[in-house]
Amino acid sequence: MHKDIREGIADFADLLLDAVFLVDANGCITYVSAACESIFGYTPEEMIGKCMIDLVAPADRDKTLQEARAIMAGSQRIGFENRYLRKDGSEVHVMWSARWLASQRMRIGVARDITELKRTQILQAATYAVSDAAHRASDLGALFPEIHQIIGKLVPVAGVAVATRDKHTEEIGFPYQMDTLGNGEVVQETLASQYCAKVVRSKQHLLVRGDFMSGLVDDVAPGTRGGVCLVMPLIPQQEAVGALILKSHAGTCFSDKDIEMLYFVSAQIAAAIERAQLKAELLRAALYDDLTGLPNRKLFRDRINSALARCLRAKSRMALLYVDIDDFKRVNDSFGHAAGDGVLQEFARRLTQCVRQVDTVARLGGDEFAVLIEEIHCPEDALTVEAKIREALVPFFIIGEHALRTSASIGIAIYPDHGNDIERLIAVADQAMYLHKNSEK
Ligand SMILES: Nc1nc2c(ncn2[C@@H]2O[C@H](COP(=O)(O)OP(=O)(O)OP(=O)(O)O)[C@@H](O)[C@H]2O)c(=O)[nH]1
Repeated sequence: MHKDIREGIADFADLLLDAVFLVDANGCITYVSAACESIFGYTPEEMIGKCMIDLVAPADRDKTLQEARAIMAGSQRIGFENRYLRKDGSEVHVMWSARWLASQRMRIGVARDITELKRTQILQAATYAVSDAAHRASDLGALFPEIHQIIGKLVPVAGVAVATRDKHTEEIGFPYQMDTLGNGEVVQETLASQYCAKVVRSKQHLLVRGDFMSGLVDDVAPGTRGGVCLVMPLIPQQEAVGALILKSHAGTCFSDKDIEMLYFVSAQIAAAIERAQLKAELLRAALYDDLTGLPNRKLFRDRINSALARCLRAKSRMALLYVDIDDFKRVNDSFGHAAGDGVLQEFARRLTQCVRQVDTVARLGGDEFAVLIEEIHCPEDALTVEAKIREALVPFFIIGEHALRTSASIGIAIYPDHGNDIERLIAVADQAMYLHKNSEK
């Protein structure tokens, strides 16, 4: 009986581009048409007698068995999708239409290779996901984990590292590294940066045997038990902004198709990174002083407001110090603007060293600086900081070949002793600073 049906369909089934299968009640393949070779990589002779489920990708086995049971219970199914492992180990996505032939006690199924279609769908989804992540992520730090997730849906990866190139210094940095176990170290940075620099220059990917952690790397084609590292260039338009390092699982490698797909997605990722970098730069320019790197007046006011809210809640004290360099104009006039810039930078550095990391030092403009000290116990604590600042200014400022002396006028306002709101506190600190300056003149 079985033989009859096989003979009946063989005449035309071998002409079909889809593969026709007959599978018995035990799940064994009893017949398959010629197209199986192009879809699964096995000849019909190699497939017949095999258990169908053994060829299914492990992750899809449960749902496939469930589907087979439904068919054998009499339902006719069209459009079931699962993945198989081809003879060469690669994955093939298959769409099925199948029914149970009760009289023959066999399933008849028609398998269509939808790998390319799936790839297009996956690429489309990844492209959308990257652009969505780029819009949602508040900064680069939030963008990188999302990129990791998106890549993980495209290709199996054991770890991801993002390398970015500094436009000015050409240095390679690693703002993101994460493996599947949650370890934040995927590559040894010194070693990996050499490969990334190569990829940034050539704009071509590199497939490296071994991993960047152990240092055992080899620029040879893959195929080792230890897995490989794929270094992809991140090119938004012309210049590479960095590189993406993808670590494969042990014993696996990335296929040419994977790499082709990753080139496409990497370009989208690169554009998202470039956009986030630009956003960060704009934000930085809006909130920080270019010369000293300190928060500017706008950010300082914001910090005061946040600190006031905290003080109100905790019923604590804080101090505002206005600090203005004395006779700064003379530095510019006598030694030039560049020397003046040098003094401002050194002044900022010394001020910053006088306070804790949680405190804020800002440049309000010109030679005017300000310090915000939170959680002081008594007004005298602010005087201690003032004394510290004066002491820090005692050593000569060595600017180029010049050794300069610098002093400053400092005004203090304490919350809540001198006022409850930002305007009042600023006014008190400013007036106190000018009082001090005038008394020195
Ligand atoms: N080099 C340099 N100079 C600056 C910068 N911003 C402002 N200045 C100069 O800083 C000087 C500030 O002068 P003044 O406000 O008179 O202050 P001063 O000379 O310290 O006088 P007093 O405050 O009364 O002690 C001006 O000469 C500005 O041109 C800057 O970014 N770099």
